[in-house]
Amino acid sequence: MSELFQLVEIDKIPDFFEGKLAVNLATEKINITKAKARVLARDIISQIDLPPFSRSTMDGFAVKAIDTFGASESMPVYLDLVGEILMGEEAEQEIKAGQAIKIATGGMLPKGADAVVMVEYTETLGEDMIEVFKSVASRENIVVKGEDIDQESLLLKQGHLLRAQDIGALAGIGITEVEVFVKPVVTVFSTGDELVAPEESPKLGQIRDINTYLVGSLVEETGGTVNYGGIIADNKEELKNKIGASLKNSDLVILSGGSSVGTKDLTIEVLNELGEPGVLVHGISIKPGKPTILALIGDTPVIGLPGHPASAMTVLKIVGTPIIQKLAGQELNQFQGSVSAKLSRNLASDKGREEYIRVKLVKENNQLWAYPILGKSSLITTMVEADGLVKIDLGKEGLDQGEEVQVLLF
Ligand SMILES: Nc1nc2c(c(=O)[nH]1)N[C@H]1C(S)=C(S)[C@@H](COP(=O)(O)OP(=O)(O)OC[C@H]3O[C@@H](n4cnc5c(N)ncnc54)[C@H](O)[C@@H]3O)O[C@H]1N2
Ligand code: MOO
Repeated sequence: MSELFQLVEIDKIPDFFEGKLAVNLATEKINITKAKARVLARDIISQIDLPPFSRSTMDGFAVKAIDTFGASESMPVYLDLVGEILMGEEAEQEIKAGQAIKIATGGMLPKGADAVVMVEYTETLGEDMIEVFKSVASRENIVVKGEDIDQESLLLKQGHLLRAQDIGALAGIGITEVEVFVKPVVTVFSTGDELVAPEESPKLGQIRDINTYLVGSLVEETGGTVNYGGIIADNKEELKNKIGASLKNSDLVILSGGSSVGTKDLTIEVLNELGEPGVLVHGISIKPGKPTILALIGDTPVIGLPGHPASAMTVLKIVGTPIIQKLAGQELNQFQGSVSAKLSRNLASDKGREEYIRVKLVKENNQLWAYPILGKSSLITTMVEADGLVKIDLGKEGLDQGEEVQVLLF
């Protein structure tokens, strides 16, 4: 029996789009409170040193480290206590040889001091003397001016997806507004005569549209703005008109259903008629998700996902994510969430396809186990139960029970 599709390997997919996508890198300025998961449009170079002054990282006494050398429980060093630095105040008093100044965590280090002795290793003798029981090295228990972020240094690069810690760092150097790329607009359609909107009551033979909402939510999560296009019947004119109209205001169009072989599967025909170069890929070597379509109409990419919900989600996650990230201006090598776990059972695999197994993660005696969920890809609950996907590489016959696997988290 002949293969129905000419399968393309996942690794080859970027080549089809290389240099051909219209990446609209318009920018907008937004407050950092709205910047989580947005993509930086400019490098961020710090205009200041952080911290702007050297500070203590411990409660204790600012000292010259050299004065404490040799100090021990049995042979303490005695230093003159000459003052106290108040939090949030400038340290005006300079420290001289043989002196110490009381300081709290975060307090400004006085001139002349190069270390802090923790209070635990001291004893106060009256008002103006301390005993030090442990020596400190220069720079111990302090952060020096600019140690966190140097003035003129590059903090974050253009294309960086902003995370909580990045936004905190921006605040730390006084940046409250950032220029980010405008999110790409992704139009999402579901196709099929059997589909009805979720608020409708389906007749026998009909089912509610799952993919519009599954795909739309995943697109949002990946950094796109969703334009909900609704359901398209398996009707050539309607397909052509709706997809055609959406191309004008979309950076990417995602369809689901109508990608497999069948009398009603008109998507290929329509995509080829809508413009050059048309369908680039029909069938990829992935399981689930083989009957995926990738097309380019002018410079707008179109992804035709398989109709089965678990397949649609798997393909969008694996193949769609890098396309959306590219359109969003995001650098592509930023770490994606995954954890390692041990596989709970043997898994056989189709050698000819890269396979993605849905797994549930369970912690047993401090060991994380990945339990495969082996339902059909038409069952949305196989995804609901799953925490992520385990990949079985192309050409591999399977994985063994107890094998360490990486779980790509949802
Ligand atoms: N003879 C063959 N039949 C099929 C093959 C094949 O290679 N040879 N591939 C199978 C695989 S794998 C999949 S996946 C599906 C893909 O089918 P399509 O992408 O053409 O999608 P449809 O036929 O329209 O639908 C498949 C299935 O999914 C349901 N569906 C579709 N859209 C939605 C939606 N928005 N929400 C919920 N469910 C949806 C649809 O009702 C069908 O049950 O083809 C296999 N067949
Ligand atoms: O490969 Mo199809 O995409 O689920 O079962």
